[in-house]
Amino acid sequence: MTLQDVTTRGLVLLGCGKMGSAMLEGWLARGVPSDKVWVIDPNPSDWVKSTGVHVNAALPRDPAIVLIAVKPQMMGAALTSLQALGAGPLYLTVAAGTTIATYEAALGAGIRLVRAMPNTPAAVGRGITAIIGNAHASPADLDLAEALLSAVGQVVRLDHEGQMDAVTAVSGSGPAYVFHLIEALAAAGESEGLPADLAMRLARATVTGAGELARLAPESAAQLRINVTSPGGTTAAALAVLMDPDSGFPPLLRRAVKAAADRGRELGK
Ligand SMILES: NC(=O)C1=CN([C@@H]2O[C@H](COP(=O)(O)OP(=O)(O)OC[C@H]3O[C@@H](n4cnc5c(N)ncnc54)[C@H](OP(=O)(O)O)[C@@H]3O)[C@@H](O)[C@H]2O)C=CC1
Ligand SMILES: O=C(O)[C@@H]1CCC=N1
Repeated sequence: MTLQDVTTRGLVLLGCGKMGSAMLEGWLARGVPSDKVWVIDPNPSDWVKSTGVHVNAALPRDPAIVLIAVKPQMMGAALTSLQALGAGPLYLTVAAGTTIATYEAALGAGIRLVRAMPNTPAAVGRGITAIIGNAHASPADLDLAEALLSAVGQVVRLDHEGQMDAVTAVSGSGPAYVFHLIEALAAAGESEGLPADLAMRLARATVTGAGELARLAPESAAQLRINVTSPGGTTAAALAVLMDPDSGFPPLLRRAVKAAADRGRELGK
């Protein structure tokens, strides 16, 4: 199966909330025809309804791909609505926690399934998605999933499903940590006397500018940090706080990432 099959036979998107919409936005922007996409969602947004995709319409008989993007807590009911499709399509799921075994139990042990963990920068073509197939997913199925997901960013393949909760905690949830960094940096600027709108503008441009530099520059992140840090200067004073081994970023992020990974494992039970 190829990307051409997707645009001929169609793509079903089950659940079109924040993540489903981010991916759909990316695909439509990159030329996937809207009349080849079928969205099922109890409360489709005005944006989804405006895109020209089929919304809560009868499904195609033989879709190439079914993308599952509902919350893990809703998965039981959602999978029931897919049982009629049987082992025909390639299933691609982005749900956190939910294991391959759960889908096989609900949809049939013989299904072809790719479990993926994307992130919301997919909406602007800057996502990163990790994928792992089940035993029945062929190399061509993985290639197809990768081709589809590459339309909205980078794709990495995992060695085993056990890595997925850590991936979820780093890159799936990670954008939220960065957005919170923007919020916290702006709030700190306000505490130092800046007006709120100026502080937010500085924080947002700094994080996005640093992100773009990290993407384009050949240097490591550590070297880019050193480049900002004049000896005895202001950055060194701040980094003494942020790099404190007991109270700085490293132990804080370790705790945060562990909490996310633990929650993924809990959702998978
Ligand atoms: N948001 C993110 O950054 C990421 C999310 N994910 C995964 O993506 C999935 C969706 O997350 P997210 O988009 O944030 O959540 P949302 O709640 O925004 O989206 C889920 C959508 O599914 C709908 N829905 C609920 N039940 C059904 C059903 N039975 N059939 C079809 N649609 C249904 C919901 O409708 P209603 O709101 O009315 O219940 C909602 O619109 C989750 O499994 C999450 O783990 C993965 C990576 C990143
Ligand atoms: O918060 C969540 O559970 C989902 C998974 C990764 C990002 N959002």
